[in-house]
Amino acid sequence: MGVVALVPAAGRGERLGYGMPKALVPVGGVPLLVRAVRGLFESGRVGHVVIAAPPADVDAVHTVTAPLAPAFGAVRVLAGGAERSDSVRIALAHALREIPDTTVVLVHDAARAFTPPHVVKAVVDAVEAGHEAVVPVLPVADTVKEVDDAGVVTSTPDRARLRVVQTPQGFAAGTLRRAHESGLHATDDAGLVERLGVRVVTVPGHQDAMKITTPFDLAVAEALFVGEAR
Ligand SMILES: Nc1ccn([C@@H]2O[C@H](COP(=O)(O)OP(=O)(O)OP(=O)(O)O)[C@@H](O)[C@H]2O)c(=O)n1
Ligand SMILES: C[C@](O)(CO)[C@H](O)COP(=O)(O)O
Repeated sequence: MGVVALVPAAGRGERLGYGMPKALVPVGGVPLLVRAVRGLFESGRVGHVVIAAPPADVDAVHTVTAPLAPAFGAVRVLAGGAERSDSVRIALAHALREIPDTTVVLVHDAARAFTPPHVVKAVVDAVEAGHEAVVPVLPVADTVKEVDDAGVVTSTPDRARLRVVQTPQGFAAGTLRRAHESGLHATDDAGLVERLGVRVVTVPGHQDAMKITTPFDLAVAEALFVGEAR
């Protein structure tokens, strides 16, 4: 199987303010990162996971995630970089250098710890069907305004054409390599690929794939998932 998932997990979690790197914050006693990696493997479509971890926590992260790998795969843990994009670039370079036959690469935030495995599978299936770049999306529930530096509204985009973008984002391995070698900047990997002129297609995301960013998000996750009642 040539599917490798890169998991940027090296963020400090400043907006969460929990006093430890966000990836290690427990929900129901299980760290967010462990939940994210478990979901990737449970999709049945991921063989290897490469984690970009907080530099001080590489060994601890390896200890808790290595046992999650299937017999045919493995978890590798590296020190992440200063920005999310640096962490992805470090993990991608490792995957392309060290993991033979990497054909499909997913990039999945540790912070999207509750992403259902069927979303992971849908992204991989779409890349394997021939799409170079695939993102899971949700419709936008609120009206969105564009504003200028003074906070004055300059436009109201047509909501019907807007989508909220989640992870995992899936790519043909060579396409993601070109994107990260381009020197361009974007807030997600698909944004880089788009700037190369590559067509990015969408598949349905899921509300459970929300990014845990603030204390409110964590409270929602605890309410929804502790006890795994759903
Ligand atoms: N230098 C960084 C920054 C972020 N990430 C990862 O990128 C994902 C999305 O980032 P975000 O949710 O913004 O996490 P943080 O950067 O930790 O959040 P904050 O900005 O509040 O510190 C997370 O899984 C985070 O660990 C990373 O690997 N390396
Ligand atoms: C990749 C991402 O999760 C897609 O929505 C998002 O862009 C990450 O943003 P962050 O500001 O680095 O958390």
